[in-house]
Amino acid sequence: MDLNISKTNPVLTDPTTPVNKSRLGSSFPSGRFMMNSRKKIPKLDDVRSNGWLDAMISSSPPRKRLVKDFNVEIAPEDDFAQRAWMLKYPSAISSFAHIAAQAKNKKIAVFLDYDGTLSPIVDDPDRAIMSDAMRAAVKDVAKYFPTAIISGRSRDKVYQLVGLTELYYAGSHGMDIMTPVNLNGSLEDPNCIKSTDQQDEEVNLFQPAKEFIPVIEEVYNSLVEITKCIKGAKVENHKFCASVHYRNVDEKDWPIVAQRVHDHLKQYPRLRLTHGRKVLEVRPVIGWNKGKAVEFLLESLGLSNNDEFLPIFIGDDKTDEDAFKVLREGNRGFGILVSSVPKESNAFYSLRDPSEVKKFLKTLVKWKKMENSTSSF
Ligand SMILES: O=P(O)(O)OC[C@H]1O[C@H](O[C@H]2O[C@H](CO)[C@@H](O)[C@H](O)[C@H]2O)[C@H](O)[C@@H](O)[C@@H]1O
Repeated sequence: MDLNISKTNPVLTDPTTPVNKSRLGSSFPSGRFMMNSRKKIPKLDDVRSNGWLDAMISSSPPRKRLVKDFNVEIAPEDDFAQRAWMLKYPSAISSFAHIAAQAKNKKIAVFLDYDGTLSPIVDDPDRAIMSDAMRAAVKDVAKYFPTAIISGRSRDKVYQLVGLTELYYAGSHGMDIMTPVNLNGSLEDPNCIKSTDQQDEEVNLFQPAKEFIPVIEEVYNSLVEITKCIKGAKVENHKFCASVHYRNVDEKDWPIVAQRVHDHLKQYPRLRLTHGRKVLEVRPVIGWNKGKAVEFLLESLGLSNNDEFLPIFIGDDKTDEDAFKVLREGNRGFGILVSSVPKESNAFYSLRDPSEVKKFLKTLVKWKKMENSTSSF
């Protein structure tokens, strides 16, 4: 079966991706994502010289000092930089009055990342458990605002971790979005299929990278193979993308992880690599990301009118920047970056960690309840 890459299909091009750009716009048979012709494989380069290792190192925030009494972490070398950063990205909790003013006469829609936002970052990705208190806070938010989780994990996995039926879920960095069937015309899109959810209800699935499922499976298996002798390395299959974790790999072996993954991926010109928090993410080269997923959800949930709705996206990672950017550039809402150390971002506000995310979500609900009670007089 040919995978036709047409100019009219917005998801089959990715102008932001420098890798293999020359091959975009061509058709290729599915199952032949691997390039065999040697002359087409780009010249091998070394991860040390192309900035890869720098990116891996910078994905680990600098060592932090724990201010015990307050249970907060401060980068020791740069408290001044921290304060300057907080002026640029003020706390969403301290700035709540400003946020409430922006939301006046509008309906807020809440978009949440999972790892590092709803659950703290831990060494073992299988143990990134959300607390019951956080679950209760998210459940409450969903009572008052349309709420969606957009995660890098597979949709099934993130649903299993969150376990709330009242939310919308998007997995694989937004490449797998589940919405109710009764929403405006999304089935007209060739990437949409009908399915059923965990409660056996009919749903729509929007899967713009579905042709990549076999190649992701293949790459996942080979990545497991080529990293199995590197102590601490872990590979996850998210169906439309895959992750190679190096959090538990000795730092001296990071170049080995980077070089092996990098070299292996050269055989797959339709796949690209991005960096997350001590993780390399293998993703299809398509013009789709968490920002596009936010736009898709706003459109399909009927929330796209800027005068009526104010979307808020809370996330901690580089992939969340795509969503922050869409909101900032569209002047339609804002991002909140979860970080305890200074980072440049397209978000407008910041929260230090998941416990502050929980506090912010509770504040949002409290404010909404107050608003409802005053407007009923
Ligand atoms: O978009 P997200 O929901 O934030 O998912 C991004 C990645 O999150 C997970 O990895 C990160 O969290 C792990 C658990 O705390 C941590 O061990 C790892 O170092 C982090 O990178 C998840 O395992 C990845 O597959 C996601 O892509």
